[in-house]
Amino acid sequence: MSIEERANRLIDEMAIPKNSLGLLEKQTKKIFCCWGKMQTEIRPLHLIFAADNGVVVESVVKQSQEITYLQAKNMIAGRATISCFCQSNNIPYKVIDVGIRNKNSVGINRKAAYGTRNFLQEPAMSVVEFAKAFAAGKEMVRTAKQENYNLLSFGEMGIGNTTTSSAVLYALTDVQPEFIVGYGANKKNPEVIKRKCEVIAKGVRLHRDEMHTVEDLIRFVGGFDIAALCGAMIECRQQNMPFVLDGFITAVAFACAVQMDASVADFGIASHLSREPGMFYALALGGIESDDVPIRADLALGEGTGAVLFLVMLKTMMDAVWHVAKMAELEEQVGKTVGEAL
Ligand SMILES: O=C(O)c1ccc[n+]([C@@H]2O[C@H](COP(=O)([O-])O)[C@@H](O)[C@H]2O)c1
Ligand SMILES: Cc1cc2nc[nH]c2cc1C
Repeated sequence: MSIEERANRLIDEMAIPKNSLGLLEKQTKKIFCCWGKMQTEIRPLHLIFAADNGVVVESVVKQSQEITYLQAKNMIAGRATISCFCQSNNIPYKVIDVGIRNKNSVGINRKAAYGTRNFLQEPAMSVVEFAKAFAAGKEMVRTAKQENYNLLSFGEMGIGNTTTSSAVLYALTDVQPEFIVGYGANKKNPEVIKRKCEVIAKGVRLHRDEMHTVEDLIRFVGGFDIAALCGAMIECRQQNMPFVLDGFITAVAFACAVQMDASVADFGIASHLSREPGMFYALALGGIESDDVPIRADLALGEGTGAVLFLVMLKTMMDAVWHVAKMAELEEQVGKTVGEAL
């Protein structure tokens, strides 16, 4: 029997009305297929890639760039939302510094540089810097596999990264920035949207003739976090490791990874529909329909918060799949409890 048949049988035999656990059933079957074997438990690890973005000097965000460093430190100290979400649910996590603009590193040091350059002036990163961040993502997944984790979730931290993600998505799809750009970490302010759209349109126009591959798009107008996430997702495919996406930035990285290797699409699981308007397009490019997105909670924090929430649901579901009685047993008992009925 194929793994798909075994997964279908296990879940379809549960003592529940047919398909009443909806998306949880669908995604659990997907996880078994990614593993290529039946396993009885989810052993999750959450990975957060943190980096700074040179384009912040163009007033695309009101928050200070320093928050990337400070918030990454909060994550390590257990005082960021993501650390609380992980700790409440006994989910281990790692912070990987792939380019925070500070002489100190936070968490695992894989700095490709001290932040990217401003893409309105020059390419955001060099070929070598891209390769470093991409390789760091891949390395973290290989290590996770060696450490016996079997489901990953991804998050990021980087002031300015909704601008870089929107720029990559615009360059990838030609969907106009006005349809993609959101407030990011800013308060609702139409001026910010206008400025972000101008910067993205100008940046992509400036580099358009030199951007030929998906790698080029990330290199010219993206960020180290996107490069690392993209590398990590590609490695997940190599390692038979399913992964849970978070918000807009991880969805753009996923869209890039799927363009590089179409089979990566089979390994990504959506968690929530970010408030950023581009989320819908990024997921669509990765082959994910909005009906396959379980959480709609108006989240726009990042860090992997939505991903970890869905991870908890998947872990819970996996326990149920293996422990719930079988429908056949239930049916066999029907009629035998007549004497006990009131
Ligand atoms: O994940 C999302 O969909 C998301 C949406 C809005 C903001 N964020 C987070 O906020 C930061 C980026 O916002 P901004 O305005 O600085 O581009 C970055 O640290 C992200 O983790 C994340
Ligand atoms: C406080 C703060 C926390 C964040 N977490 C992810 N992005 C963030 C942006 C800000 C500004």
